[in-house]
Amino acid sequence: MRGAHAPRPVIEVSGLTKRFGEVPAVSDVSFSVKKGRVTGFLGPNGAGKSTTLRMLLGLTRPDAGTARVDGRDYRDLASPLRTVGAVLDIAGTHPRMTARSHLRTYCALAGLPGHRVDAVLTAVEAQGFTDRRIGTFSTGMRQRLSLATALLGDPRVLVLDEPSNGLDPAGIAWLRGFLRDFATEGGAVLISSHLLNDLEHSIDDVVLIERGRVSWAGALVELLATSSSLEAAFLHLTQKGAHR
Ligand SMILES: Nc1ncnc2c1ncn2[C@@H]1O[C@H](COP(=O)(O)OP(=O)(O)OP(=O)(O)O)[C@@H](O)[C@H]1O
Repeated sequence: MRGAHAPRPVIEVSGLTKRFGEVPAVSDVSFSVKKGRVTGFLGPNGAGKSTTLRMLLGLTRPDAGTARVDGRDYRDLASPLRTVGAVLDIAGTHPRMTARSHLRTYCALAGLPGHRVDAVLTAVEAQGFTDRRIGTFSTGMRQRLSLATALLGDPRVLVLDEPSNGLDPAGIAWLRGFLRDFATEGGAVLISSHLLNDLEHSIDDVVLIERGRVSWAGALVELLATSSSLEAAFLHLTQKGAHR
């Protein structure tokens, strides 16, 4: 829905820019993420996805531009963990802890209610490995634990950096269903990946990023109207050097 009565996007990124020395990692990036939608943030390795997400989450300071959730910088949110759940590559977990003890500790440190631990273990269907040590986990179990941690604050927004990395087809299918349900219940999801076709069946909107710049943003159906697949669309846009 567009126009004067369109609801404000949950995430609004505007003119975001970051250089690391000579490397222009993110250049004037703008896009939005809407409630009830899963938005794929897609581009090849080194395109600037993680840097953008880190700026959105207040972990890296932008040189210019803004990244807002519910109209505020992440650092200015009244209850950031209850607003945004994030799964980044940096999830620090102790290998000797169990999934349950990790979640209990995180809850206590973050001041979140302890009853959320069972709720998130159920939500990510982790009942089978709840009391196993994290050091023995497969990639899929680790990813589910990261997602469970992000859900502890019962947020309405999820930001996931490459969550399908290392997941087998069953794990990817499960994640797809989980994100779909989260969005259907009114949540907003921003999910990054360098594997363009992995997400083709999981997302509603697409933001394509390449060499730090957004090359296309809009509804997936619009993009696929002119291409046979997300990958084909991306290659076509890359060759054309199209911007929108
Ligand atoms: N802390 C840093 N110091 C220097 N350069 C950095 C730093 N972080 C990222 N870069 C560079 O910025 C560019 C964008 O990196 P970024 O990690 O954001 O890309 P990405 O799209 O997330 O890639 P990938 O899919 O491989 O995770 C790359 O050239 C990267 O080498």
